[in-house]
Formats: sequence, structure tokens, C-alpha cells
Amino acid sequence: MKYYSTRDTALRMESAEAVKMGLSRDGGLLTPVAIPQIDEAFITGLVQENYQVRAAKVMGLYLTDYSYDELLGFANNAYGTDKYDTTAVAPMRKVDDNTHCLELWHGPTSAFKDMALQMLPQLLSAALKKTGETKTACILVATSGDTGKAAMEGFANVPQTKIMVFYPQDGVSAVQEKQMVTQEGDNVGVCAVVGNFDDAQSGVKRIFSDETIREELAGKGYFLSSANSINWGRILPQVVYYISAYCDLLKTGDIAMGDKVNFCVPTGNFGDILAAYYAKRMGLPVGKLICASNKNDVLTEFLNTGVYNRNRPFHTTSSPSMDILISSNLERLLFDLSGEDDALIRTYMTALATEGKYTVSDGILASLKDQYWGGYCDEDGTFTTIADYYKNRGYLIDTHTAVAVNVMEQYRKATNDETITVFVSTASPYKFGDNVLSALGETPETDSMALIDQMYALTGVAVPARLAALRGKERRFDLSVEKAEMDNVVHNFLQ
Ligand SMILES: N[C@@H](CCOP(=O)(O)O)C(=O)O
Repeated sequence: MKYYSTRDTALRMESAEAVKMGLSRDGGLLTPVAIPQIDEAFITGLVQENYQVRAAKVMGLYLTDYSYDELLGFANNAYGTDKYDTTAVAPMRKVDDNTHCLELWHGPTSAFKDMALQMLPQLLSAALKKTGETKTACILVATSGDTGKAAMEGFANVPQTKIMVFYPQDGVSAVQEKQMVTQEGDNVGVCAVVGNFDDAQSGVKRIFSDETIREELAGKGYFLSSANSINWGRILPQVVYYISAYCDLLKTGDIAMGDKVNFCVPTGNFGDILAAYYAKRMGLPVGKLICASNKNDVLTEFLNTGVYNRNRPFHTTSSPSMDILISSNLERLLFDLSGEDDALIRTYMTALATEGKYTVSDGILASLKDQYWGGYCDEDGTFTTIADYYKNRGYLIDTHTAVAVNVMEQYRKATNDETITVFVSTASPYKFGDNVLSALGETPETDSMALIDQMYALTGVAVPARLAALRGKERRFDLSVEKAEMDNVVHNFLQ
């Protein structure tokens, strides 16, 4: 399988090269030139397999310069019980006959990002060998809370890599910050940015596209790469869990082969719901993709009107990982829906960069509406949903998951669609204890570990071991910079 750029379809490279680069030099996203197709026999063949085998088989369709044994080895390393608190890896929880939850936070950092970021470092290390790379990869990450920790956890002490994470200074939860600033490893760095996630992400993209910086770094023996979902090696492992969820529903008899399933995904950077779209495009029987946003409703408006307009207030919410107004992965979706029209994508992305908005064609808008339904949930809705799920169903969910549940219910009300719907649970409630406790009517503690204790005392829900182990960990990083200083941070990090 070859890869090209959403902004240049003349480009060609192998998957190892695409994983290594992370982002195309032209600013576009590296994307497979074709979407492999799966049929009922392929899905049936996965049903009795464990998650690791499912991952190796699905990923092998795209990563044709990696062997099956290699991918299976990576999957065994990524998803073993030393990392995950359940052998199911991505377990399904039945909520009622029409509703299931795909829990993606059983990994080492208690967020869905682990599903890809326990895999990506292995794909990248292998890519360095496959491409004969002698330089060290400097992985730059922008995070609104979850990706940063998961990326550092995956890349800590991985040879021939260094990783620097930028997060918005006042834009992550207390537990997320504690996880990041206490990260161990000789090759990791963390820095707060005065600003929001979009500032951090734009800063990282600016460094990526600066040829002078690239040349300077090359002179020091480094090249830049990414662990954000702009890297194809992040999206692909996420495709796996949608196919796996379908297999699990077949296994339990909740659906029959060919039955359609909706997925409702809480969305910020558009990576997770894009992975569901790829699963559908591969031939998985999927109905609607329900795109759930928080008060930052740029995607909801876009899916309803075809106008993407980031010129709006940026809201800091109780679901900080979704506080994003520039959803990077939308570019891959538009590329696919436009019939791989790289010139059109360049036009849209230039307009986004210069005017902060673009409007898609009527044809693309019609396809968007056919595939997606977009809705958003404000803070009251988020809190009410957490309280309702806990009190009436005994299910403690985090703020991001609550946004998904709330929007799923809005969708059902608006459409009367009774298709079985899987909502995606992206993080443990313990990562967002202050807001979850407030939703349950409690006055939250301020310290991150006290919050964990308080939630456990109230609910008795098991605390993820790696979060409990944060207690007493010393802060290693306390750097904070203006966004214009991010280049210097990278330079200093690589001295
Ligand atoms: N929600 C993310 C933001 C970055 O998203 P990514 O999927 O592109 O890595 C976070 O928690 O950091």
C-alpha cells in the first residue's frame, strides 16, 4: 500500500515512510492511496480471535511493508495484561438492548489514546529500521490533555526517539496535568503554553513546516515526527476497535452479520470518528456516525451547514480534551469525500489558515449529511447526563463520554432511528474527578489525588492502578512559555 498527501496526490511513499514522517512536508495529511475492503468472511474470521490478532489482521491490510508476525508481536506488546486491566482490551458494555458502550480507557493512561499510542512507537521504531534512518526522531505533540500523556508513556526511553509535549496552561484537568508533569523517561519533555489547544497545535504545525528549523535540527542529527492523529500510525490502530466492537456484538448475539450499527463518538480533533469512517468505508456495516461535540460546536455547525468557521469564542469546558476549534483530521475526510481532490483541499486549508473559515461544495455537504449526524452538548447537559447515568444505571462515566451519551439521545429523539448504537467511552471518570463529582452534587477537592480518593469513597468504582500510583510522584517539569517561544523550547530540548 502506498501513501500520498491530501494536498499532493502525485506524492508516493511506503507506509513505514508515512509513519516516520507523521505529516507531509506540504502540510497535508498522509493517507493510503486506496481503502482496503473487508467482507463478511473477513469479519467472521475475526470473531473468535482476541484483540491482538484482530489488530494485526486489520492493520496488515494497510501496512503492507510490515509482516503479519511483526504486527502481531507489536499488538501483543501493546495490549498485554501488563498494560491493560482487562484481557478484552477494548471491552463492550451493554447498557440496554439498543445501546452499547465501547470502553477504550483500560490502558496505562486511562484514555483511548493508549489504543494507538502503545502501538505507534513500535511502528515508528520498525520504520526507522525499514527506511535505514540514522537520525533521531523528535516527536512533537500538541495535547489537550490525553494524547500528551499517552504519547510520552508510549515513547518513554524508546531508542532513537525524543518526545516534547505542549499543553494549554489552563486547559487540562488536574489529573491530566499531574500525569504529564511527573512523566518518567530520559527522552521526554513537557511544556505548558499560554493559550489554548489550537495555539499549541498551530505552533507545532508551524515548526513542522519551517524548513530552517528542519535543516538546523538535521544538522544536529534529528528529524521531526508526530504522535498526534495527523500521523497515519495513530489513526490505523483506532480503526481496529470499531471492527472489534462489531465482532464482539456478533459474538454475544446482539447483532447478526450484516446488521448495521451506529457509532457515536465524542470528538475534538476528528481523529477518532475518522477512524470509524474508515472502518465503514472498508465495508463494516455501519449506519450513522454521530459526531458529538461539547460547547465548542464548530463541527456541529459544519455538519449541518457545510461552513467550517473557527472564528468563534473558544470555550474551556469540563471535557477539555475536546476543547478544539481546528479539527485537523477533517482534512482526510474532505479529501475522501471530494474524490481525492488535492487542489480543492489546498483551497479549503488555505482559506482556513487565512480567513479562519471555508465552505464545502453542495456535493460534499450532501455526502457529509448522508454519513454523519452532528450535535453538541453544553455543560448543563454534560453534568445532567453524568448524574442520570450514575443514579439510574449505576454507570459512572466521564465528561467526554457524557457528551457522547447526551448527543446520542438527541439524535434518537430527532430521527427516531432505532439502530443499535455504540457510544464510545474515551476516558476513565477518574481523570476528570472535579467535574464528575460536581455533577454528582459533591464539592470537589482541589488536589488531584484527593479527588481520586473522594470519588472512590463516594462510588466504590475501582481506581485505575496507574492513576493510584501517581500519589507521591515528584513534579519533573514546570516550564511554561508564550506560543511564540515554542521553537526555542524545541531547540533547548535537543541541545
Ligand atoms: N484530544 C486530544 C487532542 C489532540 O488530539 P489527537 O487525537 O490529534 O492527538 C488530546 O487529548 O490531547
